[in-house]
Amino acid sequence: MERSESEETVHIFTQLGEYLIESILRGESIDAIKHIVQEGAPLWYQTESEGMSALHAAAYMQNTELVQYLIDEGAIWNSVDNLKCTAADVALSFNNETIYTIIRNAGIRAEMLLTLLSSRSEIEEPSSLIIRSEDETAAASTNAFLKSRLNFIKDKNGQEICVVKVGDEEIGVMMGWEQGIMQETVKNLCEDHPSSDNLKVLNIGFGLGIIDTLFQALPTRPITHYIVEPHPDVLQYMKKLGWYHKPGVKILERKWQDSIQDLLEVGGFDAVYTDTFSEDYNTLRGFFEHLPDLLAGPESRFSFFNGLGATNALFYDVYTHLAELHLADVGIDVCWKDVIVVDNKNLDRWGKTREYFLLPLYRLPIGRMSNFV
Ligand SMILES: C[S@@+](CC[C@H](N)C(=O)[O-])C[C@H]1O[C@@H](n2cnc3c(N)ncnc32)[C@H](O)[C@@H]1O
Repeated sequence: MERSESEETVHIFTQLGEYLIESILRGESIDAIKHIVQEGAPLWYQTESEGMSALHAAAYMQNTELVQYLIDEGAIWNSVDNLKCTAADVALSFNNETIYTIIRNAGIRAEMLLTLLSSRSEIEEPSSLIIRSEDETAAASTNAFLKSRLNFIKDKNGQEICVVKVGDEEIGVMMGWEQGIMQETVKNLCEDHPSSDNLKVLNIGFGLGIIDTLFQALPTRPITHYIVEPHPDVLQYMKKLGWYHKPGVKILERKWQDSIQDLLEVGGFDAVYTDTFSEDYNTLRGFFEHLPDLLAGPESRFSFFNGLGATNALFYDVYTHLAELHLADVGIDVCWKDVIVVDNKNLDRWGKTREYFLLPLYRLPIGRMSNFV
């Protein structure tokens, strides 16, 4: 049977793509590979059986020069094979830091460029890391999330969780296993703070109230403690727990985007933390821009829940670097502390909920205004 024109094009690309990958795996010379690419072999092509791209193959062969060449020619840094591994994961499996770093840096450059383009145009969802523009569920749309019912329950291990149902799946909005991360965050935000007897604290997103409870449990409780929380079920939960009557606590019952003018008027915060839900990196970056006007001065500290991309080591690394670069843009220097996430107590922390943090280490950011601002 004759092929249509488009079928013929697909056939040619498939053959060229397969030929390129086979040649890389056979260890052909870099000149031979360059020739195949110049003949039009598609770098985006992935084999049907394994989902392997030319970049995966080059990483597998640990050919640094070839990896660099393919990246320079526009190979897709974040394509995943059928086992959900990127070419950088392949490099990591060989402990090949050089190749891992080439691919990671390509990711950072691509994301920086997309963010820059989006700030100059109407593109709203620039990140290529997580495709969110098509996800209108409570997992990725604030509007849908704020209309969804939340459940505050204890799971079978006695872990407190706040969950939202998305289709047939349950997703943890906040889960008790994050207690250790929140503890380290409060310690690094508040311990040794020159104003520790007189702290003015801002927290965005109440969730289970873990971090707010820790702020309140400081040796001297904050003199002023703002909490921004828009979800009606969370606000109900806060009322039940008596948060509306705690001395110094002020609750803004709306999204941070709708509270920011009020918060900027208050200003002068010693510690600022943000941990929302269903918001993407670009939104977090939007919050970064307000920090110089929210923080009291060089001694003030900022942190955020660094959980984006945390199902894959490469994506997490790219987001972490991206955040550091964007915070530097607004005059905040970040230092990172590693917090061990998985210990014997929380090995079975997901139950039937979606697994959103799969890495053994949490990279805790602590930002301060650089002296030059
Ligand atoms: C992950 S939880 C916060 C957990 C909290 N750090 C703790 O220690 O329990 C996220 C919270 O952010 C709230 N939230 C979502 N979008 C928000 C927004 N745009 N502004 C403020 N809060 C938001 C959610 O309703 C939810 O209560």
